[in-house]
Amino acid sequence: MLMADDISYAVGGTPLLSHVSAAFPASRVTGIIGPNGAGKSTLLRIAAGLLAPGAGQVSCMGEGLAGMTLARRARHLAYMPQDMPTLPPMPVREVASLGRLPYGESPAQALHHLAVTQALDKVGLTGLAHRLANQLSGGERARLMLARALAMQTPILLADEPVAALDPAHALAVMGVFAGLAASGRCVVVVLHDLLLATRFCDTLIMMKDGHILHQLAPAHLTDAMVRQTYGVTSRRVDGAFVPWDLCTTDPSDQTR
Ligand SMILES: Nc1ncnc2c1ncn2[C@@H]1O[C@H](COP(=O)(O)OP(=O)(O)OP(=O)(O)O)[C@@H](O)[C@H]1O
Repeated sequence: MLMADDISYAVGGTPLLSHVSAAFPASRVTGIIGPNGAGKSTLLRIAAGLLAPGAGQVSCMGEGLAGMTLARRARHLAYMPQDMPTLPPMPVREVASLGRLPYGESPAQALHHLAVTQALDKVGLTGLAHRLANQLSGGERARLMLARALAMQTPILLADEPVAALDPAHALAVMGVFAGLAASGRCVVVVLHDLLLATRFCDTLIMMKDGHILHQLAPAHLTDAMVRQTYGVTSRRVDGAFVPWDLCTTDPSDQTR
């Protein structure tokens, strides 16, 4: 669905990504994981067409992303940024309805579109639809940005740390939404720091470090050695999901360390 082919990207002579190739298929949730500064957001922004790679190319459903008009790109691909923009004093529903504008809908049409209702429902914001967006809490704002992206109903959704500000219940719900989108044939790519959610909900993991991809694999094939190599922490598999074990125990004699 979305392919990054031999991407390199540098700023001021400093390479941020070096020869990165990745395939993001339909019907899958692909998780991009790795330590701070690994290049995850840079890769996602290049995959979204927001940054032009220094070398390599991105193709979107068989078409070069660089050659697509902005409007066409916006009908194929939705992007949720890591940094929350300052939201205007506009009702929540109106902000979410901005996701419909790539379809050429007038703001009034967009506001009443079913996709907006469904998107707000998916992120649990139906009850806050008439509140002003600038009054929302951090987690609520993150869910609104996700609702705006969901309202676009694109075949591809790219989300940069969408659950970082969410409480456990909403994080679980949002990961469930991603799984549902993939089950309906969509391509979902999500940057995550939560190893537990990544290994539980993603179909494929891309592990990055220092601007390189170290591993691309199914969570079932992730090993403690890979986690240690990538993050420098000990981990443990619990019911199929990986938990950074150094966060769970202070006992230096713990046999699992
Ligand atoms: N415009 C820029 N100029 C200089 N360095 C940059 C620029 N943008 C990103 N970087 C650096 O590139 C590296 C990768 O950044 P990126 O945001 O892709 O990391 P990340 O893996 O998403 O990290 P995090 O988990 O902290 O969000 C970082 O070391 C960052 O400081």
